[in-house]
Parts: sequence; structure tokens; C-alpha cells
Amino acid sequence: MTDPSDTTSLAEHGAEKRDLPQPPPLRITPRTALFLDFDGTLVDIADHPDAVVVARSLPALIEALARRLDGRLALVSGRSLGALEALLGSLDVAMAGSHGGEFRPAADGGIHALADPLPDGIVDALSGFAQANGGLLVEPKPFSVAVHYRHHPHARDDLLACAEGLATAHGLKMKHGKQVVELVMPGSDKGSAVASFMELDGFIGTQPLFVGDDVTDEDAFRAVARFGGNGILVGPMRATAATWRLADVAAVHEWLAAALEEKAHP
Ligand SMILES: O=P(O)(O)OC[C@H]1O[C@H](O[C@H]2O[C@H](CO)[C@@H](O)[C@H](O)[C@H]2O)[C@H](O)[C@@H](O)[C@@H]1O
Repeated sequence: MTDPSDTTSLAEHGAEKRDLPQPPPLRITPRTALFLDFDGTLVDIADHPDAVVVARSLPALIEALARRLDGRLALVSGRSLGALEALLGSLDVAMAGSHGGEFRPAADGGIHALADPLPDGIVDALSGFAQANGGLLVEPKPFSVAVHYRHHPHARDDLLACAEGLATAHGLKMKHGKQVVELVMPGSDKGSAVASFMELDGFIGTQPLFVGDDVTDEDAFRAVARFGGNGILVGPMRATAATWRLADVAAVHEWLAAALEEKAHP
């Protein structure tokens, strides 16, 4: 069964049915900065967070691009940095995890918190809900918590109500991604992560691109637009702040790999 959070269509949003063009080839110039989402962008969505298949070529592709961009590349994910490292190995690349809560400017730069930890009791409350509803998967992260209902679609509405109640009571933000509901601290999102990177030497003055598939990437699409850049939506067309669209994960890999074939641009 397809959940609307997996493929939120234009019709569901009542938006104009106009597709976005493909992005032009990625040109690596001193003004190029690249932000990449992970799930649904660099790896296909799988039934379980641990079941994603990382293409053998992916870690080397990311590192090669980061080198060609002189470090102006960052992964910006809802996952924890620990989960990204478990899947990709230890990469010499900037990253933000937990929807902007964890921030690592460069591999040797240490991890900085961009958010406060969740208040006590939130993970327990969601775990209690998960147990009482057939054992939904709870994924605690350093600065957020996700509850996956992919295998328990009947629990979706009650989960949304439970998470909304906790968010209101504790001043948290709720995110509804692909068959997942997450609670994060206010101000912690992918847009704030992009803005933090854009303050760093190297990123300042660049025209950033953000490639992402999920509604949680919309904050980042809006953020790159504020810096004169562009968002690239991955997957089916839907209402979005992105300006270009790539069909799927395979198209993202091709678009990225093609940039390495190009000569450097001044
Ligand atoms: O920001 P992202 O890098 O796209 O991460 C978003 C969430 O991705 C993971 O969940 C999603 O992918 C799983 C594997 O394909 C899938 O089973 C799940 O239904 C999706 O919601 C991850 O587990 C979350 O922590 C991330 O926030």
C-alpha cells in the first residue's frame, strides 16, 4: 500500500500540474556548493532503515566530488551522523545529521550540536505508543526521534495524533517524512543546517544546490533559494520549492558522476 507521505502528488496539494525541467549538467566552478540528502536521493527507499543498499561506487563518488569542490559539498540528512557513517564508511566530507541537530563542518572538525537534546520522556512516550500499536520501529537519534509506520500503516493517524500532542506539550516540531513521523527541537531543520554551512569559509558567496526527495527537504530548497541557489527534487513531481527535478536515485548518480568527467571550470 502506498502512503501519501511516500508520494505526495500535485493533485493532493491542489497545485498546478506543471512539471519541473531537469537540471543543467553540474558544473564545478569556484561558486558551486553542493548539498545532498541521503535516503531517497543517494540510496533507494527500503523497507527498513538498515536495509538500504549503498551502491559500491557511492562513497568514492561523494569523496571525489567533495575534493573537486574543495570541500564545498555536504551531506544533509535526517539520519544521525553515526548511521550515515555505518552505511557509507568514514568519509572525508562535511555532514549534518538528525535534521540539522548534528553539524560536522569537515571530517576532522568534530561534531557540533546545533540543537538542544530532546526533553526527557519523549523517546519513552513514543516507545510506549509503538509497543501498544504492534511494535512500530522507534529510531532515537542524538537530537531527534523517528517512529516508522511503514509496516503498520493502520497506526499512522494515531501516531500523528500522539506525536502532535507531544510536540504541543513540549514545544517541539513534528516532521512527517516517508512513512515516518519525527520529533525535533524547534529551529532544527535542513534549512538551518544549510544556512550554517553557508556561513563557513569556502561556502560563503557560493550558489548552492540542494538535491533531495522528501518533504523534509523543502526547508533546504527554500534555504538555497535565499542564497541564490536552486533545489533539485528527486522523484515524482509534487508541490515543491525546488526548481529542477531528477526522476530517481539512478538519475542523481548519473548527474553527479557526469560532473567528474567535465574539465574544471574557472
Ligand atoms: O534526510 P534523509 O537522509 O532522506 O533521511 C530521512 C529519513 O530516512 C530514513 O527513513 C526513510 O528511509 C528508510 C530506508 O529507506 C525507510 O525505511 C523509511 O520508511 C524512510 O522514512 C531514516 O530511518 C530516518 O531516520 C531519516 O530521518
